[in-house]
This record gives sequence, structure tokens and C-alpha cells, in this order.
Amino acid sequence: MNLSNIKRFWISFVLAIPMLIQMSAMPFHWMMPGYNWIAFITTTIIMAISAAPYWSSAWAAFKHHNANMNTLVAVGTSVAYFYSIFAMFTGREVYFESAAFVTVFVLLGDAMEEKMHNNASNALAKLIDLQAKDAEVERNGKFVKVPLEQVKVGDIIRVKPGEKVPVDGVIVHGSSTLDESMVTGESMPVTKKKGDDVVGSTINTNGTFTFKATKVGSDTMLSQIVDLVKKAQTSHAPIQNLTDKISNIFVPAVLIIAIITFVLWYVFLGATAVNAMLFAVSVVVIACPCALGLATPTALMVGTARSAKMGVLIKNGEVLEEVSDIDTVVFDKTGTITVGKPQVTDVVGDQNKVLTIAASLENNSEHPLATAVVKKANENNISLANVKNFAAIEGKGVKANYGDQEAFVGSERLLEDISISREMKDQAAKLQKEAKTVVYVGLGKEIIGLIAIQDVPKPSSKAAIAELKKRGLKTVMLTGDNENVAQAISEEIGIDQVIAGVLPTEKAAEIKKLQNSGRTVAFVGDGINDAPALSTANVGIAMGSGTDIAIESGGIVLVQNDLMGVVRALDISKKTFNRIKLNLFWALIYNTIGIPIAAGLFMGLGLTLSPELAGLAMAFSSVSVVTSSLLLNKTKIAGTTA
Ligand SMILES: Nc1ncnc2c1ncn2[C@@H]1O[C@H](COP(=O)(O)OP(=O)(O)OP(=O)(O)O)[C@@H](O)[C@H]1O
Ligand SMILES: [Cu+]
Repeated sequence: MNLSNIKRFWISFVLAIPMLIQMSAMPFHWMMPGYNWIAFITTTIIMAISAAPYWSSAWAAFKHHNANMNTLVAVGTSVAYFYSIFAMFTGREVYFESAAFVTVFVLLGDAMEEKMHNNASNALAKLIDLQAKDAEVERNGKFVKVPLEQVKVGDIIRVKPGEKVPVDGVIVHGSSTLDESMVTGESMPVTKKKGDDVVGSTINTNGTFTFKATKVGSDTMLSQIVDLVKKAQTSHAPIQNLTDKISNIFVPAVLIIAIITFVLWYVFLGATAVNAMLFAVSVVVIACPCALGLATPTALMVGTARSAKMGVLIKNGEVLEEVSDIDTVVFDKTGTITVGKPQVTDVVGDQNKVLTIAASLENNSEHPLATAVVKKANENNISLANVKNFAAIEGKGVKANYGDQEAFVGSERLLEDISISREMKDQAAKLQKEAKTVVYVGLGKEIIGLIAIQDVPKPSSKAAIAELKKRGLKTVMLTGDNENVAQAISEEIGIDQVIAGVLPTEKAAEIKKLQNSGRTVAFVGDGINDAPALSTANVGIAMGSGTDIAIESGGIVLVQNDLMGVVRALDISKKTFNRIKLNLFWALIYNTIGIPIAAGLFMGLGLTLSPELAGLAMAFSSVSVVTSSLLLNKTKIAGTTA
């Protein structure tokens, strides 16, 4: 029968009510007329509707010479049920309620998990509901309202105050303040102007602007977030293997203990066969480790959803475990610690000549430093020349033929056989100590000048580093830039160690070195050219840039381009993992304490467990596990208000 666990639970619960009444009336020596028949019929229906799935799962496992937790449910309920039928027709006392209540209680745990699952999916569905239903799109020079599905990439869309941004895009006209909290978790509204990214489903507060759609449908950031969370929630955490292992040993062990219990009581301790059987059934029921199966998935479900709300996307359960062992956090410099929008601050030498040559070359490069140089030249109204044979030397600089001479712009490492004057060197060092990146500009065999370029740290970088250090983590900056500059920036924000002058291709190797020296490393990068380092690190944390969060490498993706996200990511991951461990404790503690009691070991003290009480205790362990997972929503996480 294809009923949900929740329905099964309610049906069984209602059917079990007469037995509940009879049990409560026991002390008053009242007997419900026709009780045996009522109990027989209701329990039979409960067995057919609710216990049968456990029986068939146990049978399937048995055929493969396996035993799972359903084996325990099946053995416990079927023994009580079939014995009661035999007892009924031979005029003995029946124990239908044991079979019925154990089933109801096992189902309670399963129904709770199902409910939680539904809530989690509903929460995700609600996220999608946040989307606007239509958009004001420019068609033939006029703005017209069209349904969301008809919006295409490249459309120009107008957004008025109070409206939702329909899809992802870039502002082409106007500016406004947007509430992005639903996507990034950031409660402060953000001001956006021409050229800035806007995210679908965020709310425009005051201004009117038009933007060009860059992502629609399932490509939008929101859709990607929902996808990632869905995947994470159903992912496997390695700690689950432990759960499976425990079940594999536990179940057969329990069955053996149950048999020993029966034999001891019946043969050696003089109990009646019925009482010995009830002890054995209680053992089987209390030992049922169904809460164990709930420990990991429920915590994962709550933890990943909660973190998504704070703009931290955890890709799978595996990451959570790795995070707990992290002792070192390595950061990329440009765009991660710094804003990533460098500005030219000083030009040494003949300003016009230096900028003309440098910008003419850099005009062919995509490097952030190149962008800064070209921008400066444009501001100074310098016209650029065409260059020939342009070549970018990764991590070093650029070269090209300028007129009939070879020209270059780049770091000291690019210069090779060209000597730098003492004066030039001193000037470069002085600028570098001011946290400015210095590039040399050369023509032929001569260096004609220097350009100093500054990229300032993000406002939150310093505070984030302090938070990480407070957690006992070592912080490291990894950069292709010069040692002096790297030192200056790291001092400014309090980073412990600097690894400078590293070529882009060597970054992963540097991570490996740290790991070989015994460190467990998280690497934080922008996810675009840091892929090898992200995947080499024990935990890769990729910073989302703009609306792109579909970053393959890296177990964690931060929606916001802000280092505080790293602190949040580490905190929520650790809390979720610790919750899983706590859950495992809750799941096992009842069984462990309960087995000897159920076996009648404390009979002398008047402490025994009937099968239905054993069922209740077992259900309680499921309930505490689910509750404990739900409480993850309430724990405090640094840097969040929730
Ligand atoms: N297009 C370029 N123009 C001028 N200099 C360049 C260029 N590309 C690289 N360089 C020089 O090579 C150095 C290393 O560049 P790389 O791209 O590896 O790192 P970065 O951008 O400085 O910093 P990070 O490693 O933190 O991202 C730069 O600091 C610069 O001196
Ligand atoms: Cu159970």
C-alpha cells in the first residue's frame, strides 16, 4: 500500500486507542467487553498497514544473509502478534498491544523524519516562490509587462521602486538600493549603480533602474542555490558509514542477546515461557536503532538549509567532517582579502611616456593590474598605440613590440638580464612597503619607470581574520605579488604568515607543502583561477563573484564576496557536525541503558520494561534526535542576527 509514513502513523495511532484505554484501565480491574477480539482486529490492521513494510524489508535483508534495524522491528512485532493469536485461541492472556504500540512508536520516528523532509522541501519551494511573476521588458522601444518565462538573456528590463528584480543581470541605467537578504543573508541594503550586478528575486527599494538580463530560468543565482541545497541535503556524510557499521554488528548481537535472555529466564531462572518471551521481545524492541538512521540526515537537512540562508552554500556532508579538523586557513590575496579593484597611485619616471607604453601593452591583458593601468591612462587622456607580438607571461607580466623595440610591464621576475638601478630599487621597495604593487615598465634594455598600484583590503577582512584567530586557526596569505607588498597588507589586517611570489601554477603545490608539514588546510579563493588550490585543500571555500555561484571546485561556496562568510561557514559546518555526533549519542544512549533493563537484569529492584514501554523509549530516542537537529536552527552563529 502506498501510504505516507505520516498517514500510516495516524491510522495506527487511532486504531491503537482502544488498547490504550484498556491499558490505562488495568489498575482498576476493568475489562473492556470483547477486548481480545477488538485488539485482535485492530492490531491485525495495524500489522497489515504499518508493520508489513518493516517485515518485508527485514525479509529482503534476511534473504541476503543480512540483518538491519527493520529485522528487530519485524522480529519484535511478529513474535508478540503471532503469540497473541495463539494465546487468544488457547484461552491465555494476549499481548496484542505490544505489537501494536511498538509499530506505532517506530512509525512515529519515521513520520517525524518525513515531516521534516517535507518542511525542508517546502522551504526550498518557497525560495523559488520569491521570484517575480512578470517583468517590464523593452520591446520595440517600449516597456511592456511580460510573464517571467518570456524573459530572455539580453533583454533590457526596467525595475521600479518596491518591485522585485525578475532575473539576474547588469545595471545599464540608473541606480538604486536593493534588499538582497533573501539571497545573500545580508540584512543591510546594498547600493547599486551602472555596471553592477543585480540578482533575481531581490527587492528594489527606492530608485528606478534598467538592467540587461544575463541569466534567466534555471541559470539564475536563486535556482542554483536551490539546486545546491537540494543536493547537499541528500548527500552522504562519511560518518553515516559508522551508523551502517553499528547496525550491521548491533542487530545480530541484539538477536543473540534476546535468545540468551529467553533461555536464561525460562530454563535457569524459572520464569514462565510467556514472561521469558516478553523479556526477549523487550530487548529486541528497545535495541532497535532507528534513531541512529535519523542522526545524520536530519542534522544535514537543517544545517545546510540554515547555512544557505546566511549565504553559505555547503555542497555535501563530507565537507562538514573535514571542517572540524581544519587548523590553517589560507587566503588568496587579490579579490579575496582585497577588493580586487586596484588603482594606480604613483607613476615614477616620465609620467606620460611610462603610462603610454604601459597602457598600450596592458590594453591587451585581462589582468586586474592591467585594467588599473589602462584606466589611469584614459583618465590622463593618453592615446594608446598598437603593439605587435603581445605575450602575457603568467604571474610575471606582459611583453610586446612597441614601435621597433621590445617593451615590457611586470614584476622584477620578468626582468631577467636587465639590471635595475639602486635608486629605482629603493623607490620600488618604499612603495611596496606602503602596500602598493609595483610594476616595472621597460623599453629595450632600459627600465623607464615604475607604476605603483594599490588594492585595498575589503572592509571586513581585518575583523574576519581576528575572528578566525580567536578560534585558534592559523591564517596564511598566498599571493603572486611581491613579499614586501604582501607583508604590508598582512600586517594591516593581522595575517600570521605570508607566502609571496608564488606563480599561479604553484599555488596548489604550496597548499600541499603545508599539508605535508602536518597542517589541515582550508583554502579561500575566488574560484575562477584558483580551482587547483581549492581542490587540493582539505576544504575549498570559493567566493562567489557577482551572480555566479556554479563553482565546481570547492566544497563551500560563499554567496557574498566577504571574508566574514568564511567565519560563518566554518562555524555552521562545525556546529552541524557536532550536532550529528550529539545525535548519535542520543540515538545510542537509550538502547545501551535500556537493553539490560529490558532483559530483566534489574528485576530485583523492581525495574522492568514491558515491550510497549521499550517501544516508547525507542520512539523517544528518535524524537530527541529530530528535536536536537531542529534546534540547530536556534544555535548562535557569529556575524548573524538569526
Ligand atoms: N598584466 C600584468 N601587468 C603587470 N604586471 C603583471 C601582470 N600580470 C602579472 N604581473 C606581475 O606579476 C605578479 C604576480 O601576478 P599574479 O597574477 O600571479 O598575482 P597577483 O594578481 O599579484 O596576486 P594574487 O596572487 O594574490 O592573485 C604581479 O604582482 C605583477 O607584478
Ligand atoms: Cu527503532
